[in-house]
Amino acid sequence: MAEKTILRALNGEVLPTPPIWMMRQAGRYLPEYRATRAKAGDFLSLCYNPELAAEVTLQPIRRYGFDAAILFADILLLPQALGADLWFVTGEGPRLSTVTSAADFAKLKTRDDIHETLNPIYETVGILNRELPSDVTLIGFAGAPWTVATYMIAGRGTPDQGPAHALKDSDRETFVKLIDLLTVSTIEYLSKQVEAGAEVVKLFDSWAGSLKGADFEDFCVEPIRQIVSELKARFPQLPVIAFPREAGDGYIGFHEKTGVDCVAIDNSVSPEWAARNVQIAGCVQGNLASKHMVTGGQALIDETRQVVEAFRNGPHIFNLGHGITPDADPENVALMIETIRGG
Ligand SMILES: Cc1c2[nH]c(c1CCC(=O)O)Cc1[nH]c(c(CCC(=O)O)c1C)Cc1[nH]c(c(CCC(=O)O)c1C)Cc1[nH]c(c(C)c1CCC(=O)O)C2
Repeated sequence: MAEKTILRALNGEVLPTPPIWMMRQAGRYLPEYRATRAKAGDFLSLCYNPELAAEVTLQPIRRYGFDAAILFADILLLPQALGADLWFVTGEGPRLSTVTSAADFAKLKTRDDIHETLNPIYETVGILNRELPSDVTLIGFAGAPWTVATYMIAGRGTPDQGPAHALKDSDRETFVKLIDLLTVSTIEYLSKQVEAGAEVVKLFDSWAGSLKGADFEDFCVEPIRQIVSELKARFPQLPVIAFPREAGDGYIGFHEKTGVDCVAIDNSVSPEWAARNVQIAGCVQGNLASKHMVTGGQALIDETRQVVEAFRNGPHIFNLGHGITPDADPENVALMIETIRGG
């Protein structure tokens, strides 16, 4: 039987106190993270340095006693392993070489080539598997195909994912080939993480909200369904979390359609709505607004209690609605945890 609280919640158990972790819990709001990143040189060097990547993964566990640790890496390492150039511009975000034609697509590598680049990531998982406290669950992750494709097509983050929608409409064949390549590569990438010791995997579809109607079914739901189905064929006990951010009504039925064990909820919907419409089908994760980690005070306490209360009759993992931001105050994280566990 699963003993760790996160695994129990993922298994459908309703716990008196929800287990807790935070998206981007290893990040720039922590002085110890900034010090380790400086030691590594830059963000990507940190991702590819197994000792230091494991160290930053462990930092928030030591400081706060979270119930889960998430592997320190990035969703854009997979495109890099497929042959895209990747770099980060300080203060702006990621940049990649673009895929906007059949000729660009033809230059990408195959699913069998990715491990050469990604081996250090599996090594990080192995270190964490040995070093994490026995009650802490290790979560591996990847981006979902649509979200990763939006970065590969545009070469950067975009407010409306315009370039990806444009390719989908103008050269559907190339677009679909890219989604398919990402789907099969993600299965291999996550399988290696599981073999190295990840106990749960999470798929981040951060830009799911811009897919409407049939596009949502074809390019958010269907690739995630395929990934989950193949992972569960290989690892029948593996719990999977998906985060179709800002899916709105698309959250309804997401467990059943994709086969995931847990749906992570952003804060564009209320926890009461998510309890009524999504948690009825299985475990949910979320969804305190991350701004409270910046602003703190009574509003943080009140809203934390509201999230716990709304989800208390079903399986729930407490998390933010999106990643914690660099301007967050580490004291507010402690206050959130104390509010959940202490009273
Ligand atoms: C879209 C996306 C990316 N990466 C990720 C997503 C999906 C989740 C989401 O919507 O936030 C996922 C991600 N990125 C990172 C993790 C590690 C695990 C964690 O602590 O959650 C995870 C799970 C580390 C990171 N990834 C990044 C940082 C900051 C880099 C730094 O230290 O300078 C971290 C800690 C950089 C990154 N990486 C990415 C962007 C757009 C940026 C720049 C924006 C920013 O600076 O926050 C791509």
